[in-house]
Amino acid sequence: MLFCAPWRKPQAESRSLSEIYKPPDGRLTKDVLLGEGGTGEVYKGRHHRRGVVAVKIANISRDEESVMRELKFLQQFGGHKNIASYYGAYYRAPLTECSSEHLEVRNDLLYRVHSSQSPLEVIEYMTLNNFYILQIVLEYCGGGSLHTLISRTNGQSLKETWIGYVCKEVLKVRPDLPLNASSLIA
Ligand SMILES: Nc1ncnc2c1ncn2[C@@H]1O[C@H](COP(=O)(O)OP(=O)(O)OP(=O)(O)O)[C@@H](O)[C@H]1O
Repeated sequence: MLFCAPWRKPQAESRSLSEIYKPPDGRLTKDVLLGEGGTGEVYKGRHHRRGVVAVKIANISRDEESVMRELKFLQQFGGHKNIASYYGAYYRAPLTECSSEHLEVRNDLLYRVHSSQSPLEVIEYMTLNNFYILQIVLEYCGGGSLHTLISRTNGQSLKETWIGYVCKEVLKVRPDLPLNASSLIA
């Protein structure tokens, strides 16, 4: 029997997204967890052409708007020397635990199954277009984050010259901001 999930999105909107992003099909592998941000977990990984990369796992069905905002930013500024390069994105359906349910893909359809029964009983299905994860592939920045740098000061703050350097470099990304940033970085 077919059910409609509460988070099901209109077909037209979702279809256009899955046309843009393709499944990784072995081109991307995930390794150790690097950290977690607002969009999701970030892993060190390997891309078939780029080599070592950072892979951000973003659940579109949880917060599509912020994922799309981040992608738009990366596409626009990923080429800047102070922003991790954006190498692309792949989509995949969650195959394991998700919202305490077991999900499985068969013939491009996503099924919800009773994991306690064998063989697995199919109780619900929906198209992949309505429920997927985006794997955002970025340049791997091995030097660590600003947070790591600050935590190494043992409760002290960064030196003023360092703070000045970081602010100057951040402002270089968007010199068009209404802070008159171009005069600050001169
Ligand atoms: N390109 C990268 N290379 C190496 N590590 C990364 C990379 N991007 C993110 N990380 C690691 O993953 C963590 C989470 O990153 P993410 O960009 O998701 O969130 P954030 O910038 O920390 O916070 P927010 O989501 O609120 O902007 C970072 O703190 C960092 O440790």
